[in-house]
Amino acid sequence: MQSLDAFAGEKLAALEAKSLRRWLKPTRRHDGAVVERDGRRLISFSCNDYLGLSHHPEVRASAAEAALNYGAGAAASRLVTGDHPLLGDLEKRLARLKGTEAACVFGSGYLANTGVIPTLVGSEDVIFVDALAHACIWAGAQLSGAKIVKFAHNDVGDLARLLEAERPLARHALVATDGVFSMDGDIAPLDQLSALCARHDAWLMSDDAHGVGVLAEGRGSAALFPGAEIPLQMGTLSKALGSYGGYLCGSQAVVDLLKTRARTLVYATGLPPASTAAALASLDIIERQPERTALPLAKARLFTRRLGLPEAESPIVPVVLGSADAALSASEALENQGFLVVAIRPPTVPDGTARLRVAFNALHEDVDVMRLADAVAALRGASA
Ligand SMILES: Cc1ncc(COP(=O)(O)O)c(C=O)c1O
Repeated sequence: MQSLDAFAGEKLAALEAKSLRRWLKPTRRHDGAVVERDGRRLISFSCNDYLGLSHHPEVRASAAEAALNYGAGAAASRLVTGDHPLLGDLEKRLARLKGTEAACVFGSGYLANTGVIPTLVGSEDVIFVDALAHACIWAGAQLSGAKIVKFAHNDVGDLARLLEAERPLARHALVATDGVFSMDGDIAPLDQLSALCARHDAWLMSDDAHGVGVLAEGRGSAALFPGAEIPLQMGTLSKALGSYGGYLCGSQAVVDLLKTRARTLVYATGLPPASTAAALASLDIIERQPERTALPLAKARLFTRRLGLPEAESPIVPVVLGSADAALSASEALENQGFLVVAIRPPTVPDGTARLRVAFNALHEDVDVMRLADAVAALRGASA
């Protein structure tokens, strides 16, 4: 339709003018570290496959075997016929890893956050969200109809002030944060947040998409704070676990409620057997090889030490460059040297903080990490 295409064209032109248009770039991944784009082989520092498990022979074999034995798709919602027995096995393993009573697997991490939050809070409630929390936490909060209150990033004092003011006006309160922040790589002060939540009868929810598999021998960011009470621990199977899907670990009562009320579980097809089996195989490897889980952070620290940046807290290191143009040209310059480090621009990150987001994984060679650090240092030197 003419008016529709005109609308889309104008929107695209406006984004293009601000260097904010995005393009899909077909990319073939050879393993956790090497990708092929436009016929060029590049060492990728942009994949979230932190342990290289998406290409691990055992993980691939488990996925292939499950697809051959049980089919390529789940065929229906988990509440109809899509609840393959492997899903129950996976939930038990996830709950064991996170030290919770139970777990609920969703079709993706995005679906987990957008299903869990509206199941637990509604229009009489309030949800406090860290300013840099992932987009799907914000989407879940918006879908819930609860009052949304943003608190300054990792600022416990700001949250305390807001809880004082807003908590008494609401029936229930939820505090939602990333455990490891996806674009900054820093870790939420989960111990302090948990203490604050206990004082105000608020429910703490952490999104550990980037912590599971790579922190505390694979148990994730919550395990760095042993005394903290985090009743809602969400995560994804699609990063360090090398598969696809999402989950929420929590009490049996919460999980039972999600399985009967979360719209993204009730009205969506179950996770395919191949993804479920792959995640189970990855969990086996993580349990057997705790030394592997330490490697991504060790590589990130090698990089931050070489560049004189603050010590990495997770496998994600931001190199903030400011404008979208600066981030795009730095990424292009690195690509010409054989490295894939994708530029991250608003609205994924706040205005004026476009950056290179460097993600390290267990398969990176130290020599390549050092070469990348030197290339980034040269770029920063040239732009200073
Ligand atoms: C912090 C965070 N939460 C949730 C998600 C969504 O997870 P998934 O990719 O499994 O949908 C992502 C991934 O992009 C993420 O970075």
